[in-house]
Amino acid sequence: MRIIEKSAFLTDKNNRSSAYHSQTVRTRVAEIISTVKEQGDSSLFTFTEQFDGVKLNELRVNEQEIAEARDVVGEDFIQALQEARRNITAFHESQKQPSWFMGEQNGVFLGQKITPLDRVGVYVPGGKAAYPSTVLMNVIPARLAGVPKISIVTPPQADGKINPYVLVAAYETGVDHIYKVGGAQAIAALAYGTESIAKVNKIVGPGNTYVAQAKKLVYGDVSIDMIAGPSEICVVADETANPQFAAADLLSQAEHDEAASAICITTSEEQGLTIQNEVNEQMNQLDRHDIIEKSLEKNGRIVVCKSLDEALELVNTIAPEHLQLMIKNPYDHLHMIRNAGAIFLGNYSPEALGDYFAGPNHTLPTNGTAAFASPLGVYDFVKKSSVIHYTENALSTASESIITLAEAEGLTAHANAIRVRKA
Ligand SMILES: NC(=O)c1ccc[n+]([C@@H]2O[C@H](COP(=O)([O-])OP(=O)(O)OC[C@H]3O[C@@H](n4cnc5c(N)ncnc54)[C@H](O)[C@@H]3O)[C@@H](O)[C@H]2O)c1
Ligand SMILES: N[C@H](CO)Cc1c[nH]c[nH+]1
Ligand SMILES: [Zn+2]
Repeated sequence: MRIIEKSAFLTDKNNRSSAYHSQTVRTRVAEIISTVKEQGDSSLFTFTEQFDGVKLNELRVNEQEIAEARDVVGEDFIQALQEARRNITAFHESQKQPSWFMGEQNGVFLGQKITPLDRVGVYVPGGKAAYPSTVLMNVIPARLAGVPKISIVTPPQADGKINPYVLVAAYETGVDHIYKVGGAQAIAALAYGTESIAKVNKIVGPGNTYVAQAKKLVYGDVSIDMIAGPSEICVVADETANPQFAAADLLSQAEHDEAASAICITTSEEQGLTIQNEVNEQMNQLDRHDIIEKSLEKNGRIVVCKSLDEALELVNTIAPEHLQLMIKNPYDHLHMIRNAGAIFLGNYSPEALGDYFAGPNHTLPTNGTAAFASPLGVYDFVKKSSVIHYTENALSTASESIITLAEAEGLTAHANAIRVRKA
């Protein structure tokens, strides 16, 4: 993990996951999408064999497989899952928005009706790791919003089965259908439908570069939540940060993917060097050492800034998925953060706590999109309709103004629709 100055960081073109912008990935993903559109299920079998190395006869997971999975996962897992589920549910309950209606005034009645989406597809990543936590984070808010039909797509393991922990999380949250397909082909299947997979109104959930790119390309034909791609962490560490903790947190995100990014911003070069040593020491003891090494080489940086103000401004420029403020009095500086998916405060709020357990969603905007996007929430699974009611008298009072506006636009049929109602 290299130590560099802020100016060097800002001019380094490789400091972001460049795969997002790769024309090769975009072209490949566009080809996959149009093949699935044309050939349906048969192309899903072919792509699954090609990318996941698995020959399948059936895409849908059956009840027998779910029952087997329940026998494999231990009781400890079920209990931890249920504890996390309670926290995630409690947090997301607060996001529910009811329909609202303004009181009647002079014969005018207005409101906003909230309706859950009919059908949602959740992408659960499964290439380099399996994510039962992602099942919870995506399905719980959808259920709280009242979505009646929820399907999951996720790549199969080498044995052709779905990871048992993912299956149990899907069962526990009441998912309707689970399909063994991942990558861009799974996104295309949810967007356009195939013989086995029903088209959905919205696709949510994180994934690798192929998944993120596919979501971008199908957007418009179907809704999407956001671009939640390879994981990112940004740790701001002053001299009060525990360097062992900071290093562990940086490594925790680097282990997701070679395209993940881990950036430490510090106001003290000495602290930066200590964290760098910690990263190197801890890295060697971790299972996913190979992935971590590649991701840190590509997107791992320790950036030295002259002041905390400068460090926090750099955070806003990066707009990271996860931000950890390991600084003295973090609450005093919270107002300076404009762009970050989730903000963790102090030495004892590691990002891994948010990944699994605290309650806020872990599906978060990546690759700078935290500058305009928000965490996944209940609000992503509903749509709003405006409700308008005028009495005859109320319309009559407003009619001259409406006719004037319609005629100014040259739309005489609009003006006429008001005039015919005039007493
Ligand atoms: N932002 C979030 O909220 C969040 C949460 C969890 C995970 N993540 C991220 O999700 C990602 C998961 O990635 P993953 O790879 O483990 O699983 P994945 O399921 O996203 O991707 C695996 C699929 O990618 C496709 N693929 C792989 N190589 C391909 C190629 N050369 N051409 C075409 N398709 C190809 C295959 O179809 C495979 O099934 C990681 O980057 C992780 O950081 C993000
Ligand atoms: N850190 C990931 C989001 O970028 C979410 C996750 C799930 N499991 C572990 N981590
Ligand atoms: Zn994580």
